[in-house]
Amino acid sequence: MDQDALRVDGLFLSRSGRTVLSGVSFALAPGSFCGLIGVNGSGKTTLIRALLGLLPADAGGIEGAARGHRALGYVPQKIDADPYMPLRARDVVALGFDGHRYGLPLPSRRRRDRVAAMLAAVGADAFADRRLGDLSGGQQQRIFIAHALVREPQLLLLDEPLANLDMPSIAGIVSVLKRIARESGVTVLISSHDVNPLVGALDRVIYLAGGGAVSGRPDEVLRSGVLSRLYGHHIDVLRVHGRLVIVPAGETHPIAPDEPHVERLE
Ligand SMILES: Nc1ncnc2c1ncn2[C@@H]1O[C@H](COP(=O)(O)OP(=O)(O)OP(=O)(O)O)[C@@H](O)[C@H]1O
Repeated sequence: MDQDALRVDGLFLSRSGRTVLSGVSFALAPGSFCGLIGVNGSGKTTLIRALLGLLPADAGGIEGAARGHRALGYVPQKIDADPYMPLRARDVVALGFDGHRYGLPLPSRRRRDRVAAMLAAVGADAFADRRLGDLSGGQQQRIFIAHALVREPQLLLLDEPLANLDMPSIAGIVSVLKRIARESGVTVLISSHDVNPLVGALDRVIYLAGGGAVSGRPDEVLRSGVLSRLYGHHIDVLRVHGRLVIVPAGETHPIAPDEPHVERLE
């Protein structure tokens, strides 16, 4: 059995004296495509920042690829690209090698080839020579993913990369990430408040709520019983016309669980 790409054991973390994560544990297999799912404020960004080593844990451990800085690729939640920045998309990817240094790096042949391979991997060949600021949100997101991958990380962390994208762009990004995980063996951890765009593609779900987490295959985790235990009160997981809806029972909601087109996932 392969070693885990990432293992988090009993992680506790507080911000400004308030506990955000309390006893979060999960493990990710190499080359798996994993979703970190939770509502706004459930602690997804906090957990990702802890994995990056940017926030110290109060207790618990993080082991695996996350230990080595170069082994991690990261796409932050919000990148405001200056529309007038005179950089081509291709240059932004090349900055992934050593963007922390001043001035543009001189690309060696090997680096140029690697940048070209990453642009192809994210499906960005057609717009690689356009200015970053002229690209759509979905095209920019592909460039930021290529940027994060260029140094060949073992673990790629993406914080809500699907927010503000339209449905075709979301589907495109999800299939790019799934392929990168499968073909390059990179473990991909993507956070999202909505499981629906991801659920069919994910190998694993880590669901955050109330400071805790459950993890497993999507069909194991996204169930009324499992999420009710995590939240500490009754939760309905409903499938409505193919979409999952996660709703606390008794909450005013337009979906009646006993309608014929509604399936409750026990
Ligand atoms: N610097 C901070 N100081 C105090 N509390 C914070 C700080 N950063 C985050 N928090 C709190 O920690 C909790 C988790 O926030 P976090 O940003 O990790 O959630 P999230 O799941 O990523 O949410 P979103 O989807 O809205 O980004 C929230 O209650 C938030 O208010």
